[in-house]
This record gives sequence, structure tokens and C-alpha cells, in this order.
Amino acid sequence: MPEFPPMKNDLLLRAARGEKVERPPMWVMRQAGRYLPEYHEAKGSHDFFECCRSPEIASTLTLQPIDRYAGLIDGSIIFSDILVIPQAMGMEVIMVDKKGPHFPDPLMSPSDKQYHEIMERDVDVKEALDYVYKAITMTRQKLDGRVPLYGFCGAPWTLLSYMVEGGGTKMFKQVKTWIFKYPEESKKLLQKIAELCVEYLALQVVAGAQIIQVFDSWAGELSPTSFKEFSLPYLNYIADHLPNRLREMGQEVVPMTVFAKGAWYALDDLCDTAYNVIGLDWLHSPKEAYAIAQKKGKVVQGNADPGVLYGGKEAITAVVKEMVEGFGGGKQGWIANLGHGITPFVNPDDLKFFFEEIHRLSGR
Ligand SMILES: Cc1c2[nH]c(c1CCC(=O)O)Cc1[nH]c(c(CCC(=O)O)c1C)Cc1[nH]c(c(CCC(=O)O)c1C)Cc1[nH]c(c(C)c1CCC(=O)O)C2
Repeated sequence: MPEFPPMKNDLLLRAARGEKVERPPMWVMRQAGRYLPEYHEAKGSHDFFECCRSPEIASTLTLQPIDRYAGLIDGSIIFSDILVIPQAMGMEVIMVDKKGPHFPDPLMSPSDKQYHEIMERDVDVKEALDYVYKAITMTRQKLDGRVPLYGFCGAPWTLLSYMVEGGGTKMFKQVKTWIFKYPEESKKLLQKIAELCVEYLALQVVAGAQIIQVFDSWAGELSPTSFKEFSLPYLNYIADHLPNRLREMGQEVVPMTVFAKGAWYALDDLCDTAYNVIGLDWLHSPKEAYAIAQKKGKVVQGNADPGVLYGGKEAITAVVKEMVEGFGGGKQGWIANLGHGITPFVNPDDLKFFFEEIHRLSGR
């Protein structure tokens, strides 16, 4: 097992465990990305997945926001993608410039040969995703204890959606056909993905990830009833099995975060899971969500509308104020973040101002 430099800032890890902290830790989802000029420079003409597969490039990109916002930012997240799991399962995924991910050969129906091949294939996430573990270990070394490093994966529901839709969608025609017409076959595949997620996350921790996050970006496409049937059981499977898997591997159990975007109706249920941190999007009122999470002993993470970063200083100050007040002042139970990933064309200085306002208004 790799050895790492001692932590100089573990604020995020303490907050994630529910401890009282001197100020709220902060980071933002997709903080290594297209809004940063240095991202385009380092990425150059490399293809997106080529960057993910190169530990050198992936760690360089991961560190860019840490260097730029040094002294403000408290967490890093490994540069990778949720779609590396479908790739490990044998599916081809390409990133189309300005369009997003594309599967040339998506899963059509459970009666297809491809479904059976996928269900029967012994997927070795250790070997197939070795490049991610190498990137994590290299990044942990380069971070030199400045901030903790998140590992992550996509939630089974969100990954199933991509695998059958073949990319982004507004209609969700294929995946709705799957869950409503073929619920049993869908559940078998969701379960298979959940098992791969546990192993993948555990190996990320072995490689040096200090906290993990499960992204259920498309949770909000499900009704409350369908969420309970097609997403929650698999989110639970991950949170219930990862700690044991880590113990089996002789690892310390790390804090776990779930981010089910759009599933505001499920906050109570999510607070009843084994996740330590519940990610919130901007559909939640900070005050109301915080009250529910506090009652159940959970930490929350979020939740400013990323679009506020287009709105200038006054808008940023207002949203930060609402968060600091709503999330109990910021000394316990809150990790400051946006309610989803930062979007292209945001001015990096406006993100800096967002961070500075969190410092200022939470009493630092
Ligand atoms: C749904 C999803 C994906 N990937 C991810 C999710 C879950 C989070 C979310 O809901 O936003 C997760 C992800 N993707 C990326 C990260 C990197 C780490 C970080 O947060 O800084 C993380 C955590 C890099 C990326 N992943 C992607 C980029 C942009 C690639 C580029 O054009 O250079 C980055 C930096 C591409 C990607 N990857 C994906 C999409 C839909 C897209 C295209 C949309 C877009 O361009 O924003 C799938």
C-alpha cells in the first residue's frame, strides 16, 4: 500500500465525519474543467478519455484548481469520469466535443446478445481501471497533504441510463422503457453495476482516495416511487457494502457522500442511509434541508445554483448568505459547494469571490 505525506489541512474530512469545525470546508463539483484557461492549455489536443487514462495529465488537471485557489479550497476530486465503469464493462464510450459522451453501440434491449454478454462477463475493475488508481496515487503524492482527495463513481441508476440511452437525453425514452417494461432485467443489471461500484470505490481508497462520492446525476428523472425501486436500493447496496469491503482489505473506512440530483423528495430516505454526507442541489432550501439532516445526524454538502456564478458579486453574496445562515452558521454539518458542477464560461475570479464570501460570512 502506498505511503502518503501527512495532512496539512483535513478540515473537509473532519466536517464529513460530523465533527465541529472552525469554518466550513469548501470545494466545487467539476472544479477541474472547461471554465479554467489552464485546463484547455494542459488538455491541448488530447482526447478527454486519453486525459483520464494518463495519470500524469489527470493529476495535473486535478491540481489546477488546488493551485489557483490555494488557501481557499479544502478538497480535490480526481479527474476522471463516471463512464469509466461502462467502459470497464466492455462498452465503447467516446466524448464528442461540445456534445458530451456518446455510446456508438448502446444496450438495446434485454433480449439482445449484448445484455447477456454483459451480465455474464466477469468484469475485473482492478485491471480495467488500473489507470484511475495510478492517477489517484500520483495525485495524492503531488497534493502533499494540502487537501484531501475524493474518489467517485456514478450511481447504478445514472450509469444504466447512459448505457441504454447511449448518451445525454431529454426524453429518457430508452431507460424508461427498460425499467417499466423489463423491471427484473433492469434490476439484475443495476445490481451488477452496484457490485462493480463497491469494488471500484474500495480500490480507489486503497490507491489513496480519502473520501468518496456517488453521483446520481439523473435521480430527478424518477418519481418518488420509482426512485425507491430503481435507485435507492442500489445506492444503499454501495453504502452498506463498501465499509466491509474496506475492512476486508485492511483499509480504514472513509466518509461516504451521495449526491442524488433532483431527488429532493428523497431527502428523508437518503438521510436514513449509511452515507455520512448528503449532497444537495439548489432545489433545496438550505434551512429546511439542514433541519432534516441534523435530526438524522447527517452532514450536507451544497448547494448554490451554479448559475449564480454568472450573476456577479451581489448575487453571489446573497446566495452565500442564505447558505451560511441556513446551514447553521457553518461550524458543523456543512460542506460548502455548488448544487451541481460548475459550468463552462464562468469567470474563475467569480468562483474565487464565492469562496472568499463563504470565508467572510461564516466568520473568518
Ligand atoms: C453525469 C456525469 C458525467 N461525468 C460525471 C458526472 C457526474 C457529475 C455531474 O452530474 O455533472 C463526473 C465527473 N466528470 C468529470 C469529473 C472531474 C472531477 C471534477 O469534478 O473536477 C467528475 C466528477 C470531468 C469531466 N467530464 C466531462 C468534462 C468536459 C470534457 C471536455 O469537454 O473537456 C469534464 C471536465 C464530460 C462529461 N462527462 C459526463 C458528461 C455528461 C459530460 C459532458 C457534459 C459537459 O461537458 O459538462 C458524464
